[in-house]
Amino acid sequence: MSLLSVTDLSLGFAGDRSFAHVLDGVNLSIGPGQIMGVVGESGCGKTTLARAILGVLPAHSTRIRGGGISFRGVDMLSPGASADLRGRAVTFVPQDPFSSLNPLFRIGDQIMDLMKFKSPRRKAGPVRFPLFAPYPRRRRKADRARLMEVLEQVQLPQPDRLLKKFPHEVSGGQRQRLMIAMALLPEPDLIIADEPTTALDVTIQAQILGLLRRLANDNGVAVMLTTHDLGSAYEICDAITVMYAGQDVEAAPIDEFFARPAHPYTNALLASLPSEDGSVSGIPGTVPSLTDAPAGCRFHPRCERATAECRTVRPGVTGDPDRHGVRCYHPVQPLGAAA
Ligand SMILES: Nc1ncnc2c1ncn2[C@@H]1O[C@H](COP(=O)(O)OP(=O)(O)OP(=O)(O)O)[C@@H](O)[C@H]1O
Repeated sequence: MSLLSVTDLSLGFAGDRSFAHVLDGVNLSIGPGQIMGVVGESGCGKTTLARAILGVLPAHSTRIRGGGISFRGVDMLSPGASADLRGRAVTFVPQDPFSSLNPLFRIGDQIMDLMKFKSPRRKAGPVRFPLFAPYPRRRRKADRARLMEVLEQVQLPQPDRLLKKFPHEVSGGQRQRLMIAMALLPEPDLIIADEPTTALDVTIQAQILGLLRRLANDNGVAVMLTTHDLGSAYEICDAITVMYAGQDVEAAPIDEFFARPAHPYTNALLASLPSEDGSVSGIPGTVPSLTDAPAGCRFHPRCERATAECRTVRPGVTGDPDRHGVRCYHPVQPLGAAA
């Protein structure tokens, strides 16, 4: 059974004179405890998808055109229904940890402020006057004790000293470990990690990815990891969904994905990984503008296998969507009957 189901989600952003149709019929399913990699080039809509699930898209410009997001059976596009889940059952690890911490306050104070409202020991429900809400002493003590445990879990040394520091006094890797700790503290079922290692150097990237994998296993929490790097996804994910220009094109468990990549875009992406002799080859053509996206399969202008139908109607899912699904009329390898 799915923990999170994104079904045929289409949405975009209205500008002064144009409309960016960013997500076009996106499907994604994440099971309890599963690590799902959402992989795609810059601008393909990974962050937009993450923000849609978290319910933090800009209200004034976002237009939902169809589809839905269901988390534990709750409609996440309905602000009333999903408010209690955000930041508690679903939490977030950002791309840039520095911009998520206030430079003027000590780290410990910021985390305890978060715990005041997001602690799993706090009763769910709206707070009328958050500034004046009390933080009962017993709960505060329990939350602080749990914070110390979690800081140990994310391998941050001397947590007492660390909590007294300001954000600029700790390294980028330590800040990202803090972000992961903050995402774990509410005891969520799903963590959305949006390119969590982009701002870090390569050795620290590997440590952070390894940490996420271990914590997901130990805590039984599912992770949606957005990344442009298939290598990172390979390191820690159970399954991968590939996106291209706002469309999901292929999804499969990790072994199946690398053994039988079926969509021409996935194959092009794999072929563009650096080879053993160090050579790299790109994908010919450019990613389309989402204000004027091509009809049908959005990859067709760059696809050698494209035919007339690819240019008009987006293909449905071929194969078993629970095992290995591909949205292509001419997959590189056949996957069985259309769903
Ligand atoms: N609030 C917004 N208003 C208008 N356009 C937006 C908005 N947010 C995102 N976009 C556009 O949506 C497209 C997808 O952006 P998004 O950040 O989701 O991609 P991404 O795959 O996460 O890219 P990256 O890996 O570079 O973060 C881009 O063309 C971006 O300019």
